[in-house]
Amino acid sequence: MGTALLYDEEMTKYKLLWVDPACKIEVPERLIVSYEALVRSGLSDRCISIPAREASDSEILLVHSELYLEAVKKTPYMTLEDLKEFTLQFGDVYFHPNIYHCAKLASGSALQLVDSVMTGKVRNGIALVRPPGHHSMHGAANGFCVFNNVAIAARYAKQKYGVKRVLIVDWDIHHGQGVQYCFEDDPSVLYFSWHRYEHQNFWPNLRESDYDSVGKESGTGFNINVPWNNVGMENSDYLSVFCHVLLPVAYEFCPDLVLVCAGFDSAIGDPEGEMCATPDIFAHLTHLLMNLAGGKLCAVLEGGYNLTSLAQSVCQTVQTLLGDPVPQLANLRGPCKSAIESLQCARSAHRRYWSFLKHAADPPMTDISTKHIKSAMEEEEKTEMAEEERCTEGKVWPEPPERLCPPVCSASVLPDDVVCPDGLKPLSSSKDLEPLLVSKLKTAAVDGDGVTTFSRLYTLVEKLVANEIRNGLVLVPDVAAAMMCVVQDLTSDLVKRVLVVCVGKEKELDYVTTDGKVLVVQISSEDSEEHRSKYYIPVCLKKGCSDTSGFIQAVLGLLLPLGYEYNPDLVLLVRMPGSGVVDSMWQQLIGLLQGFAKGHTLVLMQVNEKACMGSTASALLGHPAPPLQDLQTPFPEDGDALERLRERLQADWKMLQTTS
Ligand SMILES: CC(O)(O)NCCCCN
Ligand SMILES: [Zn+2]
Repeated sequence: MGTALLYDEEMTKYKLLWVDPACKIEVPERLIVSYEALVRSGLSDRCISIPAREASDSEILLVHSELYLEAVKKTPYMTLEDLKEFTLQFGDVYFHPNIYHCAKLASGSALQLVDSVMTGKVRNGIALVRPPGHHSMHGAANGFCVFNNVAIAARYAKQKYGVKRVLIVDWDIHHGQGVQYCFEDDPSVLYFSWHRYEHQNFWPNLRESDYDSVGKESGTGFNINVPWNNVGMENSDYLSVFCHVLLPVAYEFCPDLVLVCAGFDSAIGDPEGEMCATPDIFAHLTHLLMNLAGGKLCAVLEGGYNLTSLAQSVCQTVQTLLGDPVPQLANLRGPCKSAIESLQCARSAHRRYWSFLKHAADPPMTDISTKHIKSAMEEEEKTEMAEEERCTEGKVWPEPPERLCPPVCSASVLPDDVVCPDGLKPLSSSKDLEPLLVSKLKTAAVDGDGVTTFSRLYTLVEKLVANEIRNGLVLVPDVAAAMMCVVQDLTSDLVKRVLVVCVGKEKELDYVTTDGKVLVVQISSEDSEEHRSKYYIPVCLKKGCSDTSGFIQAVLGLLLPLGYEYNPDLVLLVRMPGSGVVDSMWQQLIGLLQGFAKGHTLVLMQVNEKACMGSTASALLGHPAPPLQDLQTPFPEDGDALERLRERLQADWKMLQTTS
């Protein structure tokens, strides 16, 4: 299934008609440069174009009051003076004779997107709209927003399609207070937002934007705020919050639909955000959400005011929605101190509501939520941090790397008598191995056809590294031997870093590097004290890999942060026989691991597990993994052990930090 793209140039036909410094950045060119970048890059042609439409009164009234709607209805007939007058009652927003029409198109576009996804016409999609929506409230326009496009879409999805749980992820750099107010008492809509806050000193300066606003009444726990109290946040900070706050809760919530308030003012160069995350971060943020809700994801444009980073960020998002490989993120140095404090506060505020956060640490000693700190700190900071260090609009950043789709998506190396699953391309050629290696294999008691398998395995690794193939599946007689072979011999000169993810344990891995060429993360039911080195990380699950709750927690809170920091060139996913891993979990794991090494994942399985080849192939081909149904509360021992493991390893692996 494809990716929907909604865009209508009519939404460029309104602008600020008077002087207002707060609003001058919200210009029609925002939409034009975004759409033109998609056209120029060829991405728009690969999308399914869906027409915009006007939202009806009843749809707008799902969120807004009749009084407000009736008032806005009058604006097309107002004089310039009336428009100015009308605007004065709201904050940081402007009206225009055509903005009511555009606001209906913006909301209607979001609804068209929901229809396309919910009816299965497309898998996911994006609506490029203005005016944005997430600040507008029941009876008021605010922050360039007139109707709350995403809030209306959430209510609409529930009403029309009986959607039970909607996850709204707001990665715009401003707090979407309009969305928060709409759903704070509603347990069927989980709202997550990060936003520039600076201890309530940044617009909209609301006390309720802080991390301790967790929702109310039956919606308690279903509102998650992560305040950024400093500018200059980087890719590490964003990924840490996804891995340690949003994703654990999102997987436990198990949404039927994901809506994204896709604001790109959180990207580097934006005058509002003053952050330093690069546009390719949105490739990863999108990717990390794409295995939720069976891939049903609707992104709706909110903010984004640096026309260069906006256009690049939109392209990165769309390219991931289309299923292209995600770019490698280099030198992630782990979250900064301020981000860790915010992360820790959000986790501790929610640990009583989400079993996946149950073992989160107490909040940091310094209560970071009060204003007075800011003024004191600001004085000291102003002196310390020289002007040019701050991420100002003058900041420059490299163009995002090209994300080339290999000619072959998924290749397979199977014994001759095994039927190749649909979609996989059997690897034909196999180059002869060096005689030295053949003799080595022979000594390893690998029989004749084993050598053939290994030579084809070698060819497969070569093609992965050459980006001729995206990923591959190999069935071998002895998966442990094959793993050793790949790790020791096949990759020595082909790749710099190999991430080995070992699911289940048949025996001790007797091969661990200390030079960092290989990072092994083994998830199994047994603990192993020895080998405790930076590059061999055994994760012990009390009930083993069949415990999906423990497994997904280890993946999100440990494997993902480690993988991002390690930044491998190849991922080797080894399924030990008898691991007991559940199929949906196995597919989720393959899906998530595609975020590393440009998607170069090599799956090694034993021939006697060929029954799971179908689901493995499906995940390798990029089909969304099935949701992890009714996750149990993870075993306390496992949650505890994971926290302890993180604490022990965070000295070596900064991305594991969750406490200051
Ligand atoms: C959509 C949005 O979140 O980017 N609007 C920002 C309004 C800022 C007003 N000072
Ligand atoms: Zn914004």
